[in-house]
Amino acid sequence: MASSSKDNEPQPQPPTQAGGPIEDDVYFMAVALMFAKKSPDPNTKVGACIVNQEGNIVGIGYNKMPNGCEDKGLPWKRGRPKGLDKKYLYVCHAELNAIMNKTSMDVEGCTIYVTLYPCNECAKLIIQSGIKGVVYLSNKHKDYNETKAAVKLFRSAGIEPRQFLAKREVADFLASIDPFAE
Ligand SMILES: Nc1ccn([C@H]2C[C@H](O)[C@@H](COP(=O)(O)O)O2)c(=O)n1
Ligand SMILES: [Zn+2]
Repeated sequence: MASSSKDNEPQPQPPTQAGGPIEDDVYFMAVALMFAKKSPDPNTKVGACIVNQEGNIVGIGYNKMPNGCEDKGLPWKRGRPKGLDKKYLYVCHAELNAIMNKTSMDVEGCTIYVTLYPCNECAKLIIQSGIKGVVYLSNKHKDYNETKAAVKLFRSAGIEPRQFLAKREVADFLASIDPFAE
C-alpha cells in the first residue's frame, strides 16, 4: 500500500513518564487530584474519578455545596462538634458527585479513584452503585468513626480499598504537563 505523507509525521503518543507509558493508576489519581483543585472547601479539597472496565473515565466529582446552593451562605466552617453552622451537614462529597455525574448508564464493576478514604455515607453509595474497586490517596481521617464504619462496610461488601502510594510519580506527571509544548 502506498504510504501517505501523514505516515512520516509524528503520531500522537500516549502520555509518558520518564520515557515510558504512564500507569493507569497514576493517570487516574492525577485526574482526581486535578478535580480536587476545583473544590471550594478552604480546608479539605477532595477529588474522585470513576473508571470503567475498559479504562474510560465515566464520572468525576469534587466536594462542593449542592447545585444552586453554592453562594447562599452555607458555612465552610470545620471542626467538631459538628453543629448546624459547620459544613458537614450540607456539603456533597466528591464520591457522591462523581456517581451523580456519571456519563454511563451505570457504574457497575467500575473503580473509583479518590484523594481521601471514603466516609461511611460514600461507602454506602459506592457499594450500592456496584463499584467494585476503591483506590485512595490520603487516609487522614482514619480515626473518625465515619471512616471506621466505612472500613466495616467495605469489608462486609467484599471491597478491598487500596492505598495509592506512587505520590512521586503522580507529582512528576503533573509537573511534566506543558501546555506550550508543540
Ligand atoms: N471521602 C470524603 C470525605 C470528606 N469529603 C469532604 C467533606 C468536607 O468538605 C471535607 C472534609 O473536611 P475536613 O473535616 O477535613 O475539614 O471533605 C469528601 O468529599 N469525601
Ligand atoms: Zn463521604
